[in-house]
Amino acid sequence: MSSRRLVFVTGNQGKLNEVRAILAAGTPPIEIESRNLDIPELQGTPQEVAREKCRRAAELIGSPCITEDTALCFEAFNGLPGPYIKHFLQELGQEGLNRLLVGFDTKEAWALCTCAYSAGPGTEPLLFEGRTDGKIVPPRGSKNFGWNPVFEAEDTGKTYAEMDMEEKNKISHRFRALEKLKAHLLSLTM
Ligand SMILES: O=c1[nH]c(=O)c2ncn([C@@H]3O[C@H](COP(=O)(O)OP(=O)(O)OP(=O)(O)O)[C@@H](O)[C@H]3O)c2[nH]1
Ligand SMILES: [Mg+2]
Repeated sequence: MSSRRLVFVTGNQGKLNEVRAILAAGTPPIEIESRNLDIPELQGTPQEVAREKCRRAAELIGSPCITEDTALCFEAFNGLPGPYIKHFLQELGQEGLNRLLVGFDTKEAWALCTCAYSAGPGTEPLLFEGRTDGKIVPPRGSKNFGWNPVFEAEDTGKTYAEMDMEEKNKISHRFRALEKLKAHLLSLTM
């Protein structure tokens, strides 16, 4: 890693706040410079969506960058809505996500962060995945970020929205993906 700075291309302030906090808290700290671009997203698996988003982002800004794609996957739906959760949430809301699962025995779900790193335009992005298991519940906690209030993380008894950012950042899908990214970046400097 040539410097301890990374460009994160995202249109999502909630993600930016968390990625910044997680990478600033690590050793060595990594500083995030953000580019607010909403990259059009291809359809496909979480990996395909993430890889293509990062490829396009690097081409648009003309330099190395990271992007991340977040999927919320329902066990009852074999992993869907997955990378399409943004549209499901926009159209149905948090209560609607609960209603989708009425009639299904399992409310189990997992949050999946696929962080992608591009070394620059024309290079193949590398993917780093982090997963946190849990279940979909009626909304609890503060309503300031996405589907946080309806995702109860396994073994915590709390929704993401009932945790402060520090607590969430210790167990979140995003933290787990960024740990792998960090290990990769550090290995490049050795
Ligand atoms: O409660 C939440 N806790 C999280 O930890 C979290 N991370 C993402 N999201 C939401 O899930 C969808 C992902 O879509 P997404 O990955 O395409 O993001 P995006 O389009 O908003 O930004 P980006 O693609 O420009 O980076 C969007 O609705 C995000 O708001 C979260 N909600
Ligand atoms: Mg997006």
